[in-house]
Amino acid sequence: MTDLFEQAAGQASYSAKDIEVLEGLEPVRRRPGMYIGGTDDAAMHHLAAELLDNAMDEAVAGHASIIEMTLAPGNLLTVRDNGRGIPVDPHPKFRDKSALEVILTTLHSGGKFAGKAYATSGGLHGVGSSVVNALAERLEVEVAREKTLWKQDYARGKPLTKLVNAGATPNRRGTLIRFVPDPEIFGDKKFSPARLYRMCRSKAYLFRGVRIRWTCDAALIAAGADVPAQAELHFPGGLADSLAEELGAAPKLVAPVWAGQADLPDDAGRIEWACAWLEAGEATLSTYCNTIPTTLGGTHEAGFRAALLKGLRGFGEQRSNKRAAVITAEDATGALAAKLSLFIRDPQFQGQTKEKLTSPEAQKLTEAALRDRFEHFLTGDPANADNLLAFVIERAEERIRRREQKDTPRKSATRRLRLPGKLTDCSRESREDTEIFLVEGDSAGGSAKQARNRETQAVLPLRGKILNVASASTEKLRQNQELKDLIEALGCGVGDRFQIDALRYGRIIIMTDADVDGAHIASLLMTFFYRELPELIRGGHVYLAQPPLYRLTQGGKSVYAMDDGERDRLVKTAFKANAKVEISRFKGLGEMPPAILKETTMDPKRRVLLRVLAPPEARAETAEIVESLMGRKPELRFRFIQDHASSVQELDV
Ligand SMILES: Nc1ncnc2c1ncn2[C@@H]1O[C@H](COP(=O)(O)OP(=O)(O)OP(=O)(O)O)[C@@H](O)[C@H]1O
Repeated sequence: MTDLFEQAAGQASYSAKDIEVLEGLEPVRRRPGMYIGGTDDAAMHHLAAELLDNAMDEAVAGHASIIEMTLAPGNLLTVRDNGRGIPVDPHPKFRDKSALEVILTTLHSGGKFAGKAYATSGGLHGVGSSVVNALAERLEVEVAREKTLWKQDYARGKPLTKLVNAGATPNRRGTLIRFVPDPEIFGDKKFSPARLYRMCRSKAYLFRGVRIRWTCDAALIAAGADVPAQAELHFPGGLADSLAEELGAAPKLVAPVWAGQADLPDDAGRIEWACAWLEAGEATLSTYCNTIPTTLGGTHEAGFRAALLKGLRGFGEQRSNKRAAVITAEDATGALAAKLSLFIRDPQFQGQTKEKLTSPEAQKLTEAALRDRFEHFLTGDPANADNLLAFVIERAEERIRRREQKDTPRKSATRRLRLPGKLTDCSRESREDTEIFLVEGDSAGGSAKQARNRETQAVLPLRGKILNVASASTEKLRQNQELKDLIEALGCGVGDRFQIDALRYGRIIIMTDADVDGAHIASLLMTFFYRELPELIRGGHVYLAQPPLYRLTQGGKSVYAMDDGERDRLVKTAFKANAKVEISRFKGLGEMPPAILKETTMDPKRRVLLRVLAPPEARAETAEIVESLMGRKPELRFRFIQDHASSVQELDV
């Protein structure tokens, strides 16, 4: 046996010369993912967020009151504030460079480490501006300080000019940065006006002392951008206003909104919150620290949940309601729409994208600040608080009941229901381990029926293209026979009558042909679930089957390929090199022999399914994509196609 520690051939060439030390901004361009989380759309928008965060820090520190964001054609974005202006004097350590140039060209340079120039800032790593600069094809900076205007231009992180004194500017102050993200890094992705506008709005809600002026060039509006050309965003009502906007007119609430703000003890910072318990609808919790959206939550969120839980339990004790002891944090916050914004000194986040707050003290600070206030809110309005407590206890008891009945048969539900005639149901009664295949048309339905496991797999054939729910009225939707059948077969109802416990199958599997029409039908169905039954997606019940498009055979051996790429790869790798490989293309599931459909697509032991997810942290992006692809505005679709056409590799026409 060979010794694993024996020197392998070629290993000797691995030496000091292989170890690189990247200089200046080179690491950012080589590994953008580490700084902005990737090179996708979200990452490119992160560049805008970095600049907006810096301007917000200047505002929260009390030095700026106005921020402007301007989007122009050519993916040119400008962020400007009327703060102190980035310092331009020579830096004491790098005498030949201004502080401005050091900030824009050196990682980990900044004024937010010591907490002298800023108290509770979102910036802390000293990398944001230099990362934007490194990943910008070009960047211009203008700083107005002490009535003088300074300018400097950069390309891909390197200065093109010296910092120049551009003359007197008696009435101007602050920083302006204008840049174009580098196509070498981001391809031809373009800033989404809607996304930037949303970013500005949510920032303005987080700090009452700022006015954010938004401008979107007329050409972008004409091309379908769904934002105002100009807006001044200023929300004196803070998070309470933001929550009210999110809830819309006349929301059905269990108790009045609980909102407020408070300074933390010992000058530790500030906290603001707004909470509404919904009778029905989607629970949402958005948290922020120093105006940074912490989409993955973190310690402040944990403190918030603990405060609500303990507050409710405490109130239960006061009311001698023993049932309150079973409440968990999940019960207390599961039907909650809430916003929480914390400002603290020296926060710690996970990574530069700052999606999660990790400062340990934030948990205690939040819990301590909110718990008593919450109990106070409850005891101050006992009638509504009793309602809320009863509502949460009911959720808790239902959770316990569900757990106890986890595997109860669904027979009773079936009896009550009128099942659609074309459903071929499975014989097992429990929801666990059963699944329903939604297939395209009767002939595919026929194959699927023969290929299925009768005990656990049900089949519902749908006729042709279902209604596009993203552009249909609710009335039309209610009347649509295919959708009615689908909802009846699922058993869980929809809208106000939705009841997850009545869902008749554990898995809902969309099984359409592996071609353009099939993809369209699958998109329509996913849109339907996303819009009308989002709980099923959230609960991980919705899947896409992955039927093959090709069968490749040589001698007695067959393999299957999902697309042209896989076909070409398998032809080269799966067979003997010299003999001919037979390739057949399945016209559709209906033409596929049942045995093959079973083997490749339906048999739980051998198939591959894709689970359909809509992660809460990407809620806005998912909504935007669904709206642009499936919504009522063809111009958004046109724009999406223009934006993404270059990433399409094979167009099936
Ligand atoms: N708009 C601005 N006004 C005034 N000073 C600014 C502005 N933008 C940046 N600065 C200064 O430049 C420094 C570096 O900014 P940079 O964005 O690189 O990092 P940061 O904000 O300190 O931290 P992070 O990397 O976490 O964002 C800041 O700390 C601040 O001193």
